[in-house]
Amino acid sequence: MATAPQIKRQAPNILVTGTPGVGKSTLCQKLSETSGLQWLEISKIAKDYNCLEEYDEVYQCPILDEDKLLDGLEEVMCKGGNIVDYHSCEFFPERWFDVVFVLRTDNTTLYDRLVARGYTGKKLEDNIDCEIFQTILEEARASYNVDIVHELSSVAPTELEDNVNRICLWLQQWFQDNQ
Ligand SMILES: Nc1ncnc2c1ncn2[C@@H]1O[C@H](COP(=O)(O)OP(=O)(O)O)[C@@H](O)[C@H]1O
Repeated sequence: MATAPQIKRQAPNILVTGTPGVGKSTLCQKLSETSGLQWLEISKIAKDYNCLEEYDEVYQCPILDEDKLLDGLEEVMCKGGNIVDYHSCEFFPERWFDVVFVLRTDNTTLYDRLVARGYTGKKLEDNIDCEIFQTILEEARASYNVDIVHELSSVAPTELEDNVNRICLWLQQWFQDNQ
């Protein structure tokens, strides 16, 4: 039986994920400025689209209405040219992404960044555990073709530039391959 033809994207969609505090927003902002791709900060968009439900007292954050968010993003994701920034990745459709970058830090660095952000108690401990057990990396590997999932160290300021350059090289290659 014939399958519906896939509509080709004009530009790729990139997913940047990792534990809160690993440096996703910092990287995505710089990458967006350098590449011209649109930065979609999911936590902010969820607020703007009214996709936040009741408050989770234990984790001190609102619960995301995933279906509503995905419906709202479908059109823009089908067009392509987006950098999606979120601390989880399993609920996005696999077909949305051409490549997935998982940012990583060491635990001391992450601890200091999260304390500076005001995280304490269970929220702080759970996020440190999340990085120790490489939960988001495993989630990405389980949700996407492992060949498109890349781990990037995000500890030192010089790594920020290295990571932007590396992703820009990947982008160049994508445009060459998809002309
Ligand atoms: N490569 C890096 N080197 C040093 N500090 C960084 C780096 N990337 C991010 N940071 C710092 O870490 C903190 C958390 O970064 P942020 O981008 O907000 O993380 P996330 O979006 O993953 O929660 C910020 O203070 C930021 O300046």
